[in-house]
Amino acid sequence: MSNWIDISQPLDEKVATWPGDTPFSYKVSWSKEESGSVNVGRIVMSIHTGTHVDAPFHFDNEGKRVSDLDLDLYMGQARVIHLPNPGSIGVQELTGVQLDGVTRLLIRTDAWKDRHVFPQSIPPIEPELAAYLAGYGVRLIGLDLPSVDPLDSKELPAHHELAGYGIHILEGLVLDHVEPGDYELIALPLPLTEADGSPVRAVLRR
Ligand SMILES: Nc1ccccc1C(=O)C[C@H](N)C(=O)O
Ligand SMILES: [Zn+2]
Ligand SMILES: [Zn+2]
Repeated sequence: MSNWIDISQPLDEKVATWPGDTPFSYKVSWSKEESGSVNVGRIVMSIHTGTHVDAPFHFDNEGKRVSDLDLDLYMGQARVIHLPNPGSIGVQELTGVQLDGVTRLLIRTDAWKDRHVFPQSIPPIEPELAAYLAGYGVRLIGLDLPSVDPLDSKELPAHHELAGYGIHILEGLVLDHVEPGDYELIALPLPLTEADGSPVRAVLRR
């Protein structure tokens, strides 16, 4: 039996999409009957649907594209912590949480209750947290939420502050079934040369 825990959102027409963004669609565009040999599918989706990484180009025209991202960030030891339904996620919420030696930090908030409906509001990351996490050597932050900033934010202060401290962002994880602790993470972006982010298949192993 596989001991990998899937922490990715299934991608089908039920997946929640950022309001106004491209709905997810998978279609067989050329059926076995039509082609005489194979079913050939196509997907249409926003890069920010489901479980995905943000490349800095998402919020900074000069920022790195997906193909410039360091793959080491998305594979290796990760710590999962549980902060149930916080108002926001800042230094105060993390006091008492052991972060020594943590490179990849995944935060389970349980705040996105019905993943088939886009949330009305989410607990945002406080921008001040970026410097605090960087002080421990954190290089990747992952959340069970569709953004690290308030959903109506235009300035995206947490995205920018995290990027400024070299901390990369993984969004839309499913962590409801994951106990806090240390795991091996794999959440590789696709080799999308110019993109502002990428869907990932995120998995954990104890
Ligand atoms: N899909 C969108 C459509 C319109 C405006 C923003 C978005 C986002 O996804 C941004 C979000 N701040 C994000 O965390 O990636
Ligand atoms: Zn995103
Ligand atoms: Zn984002």
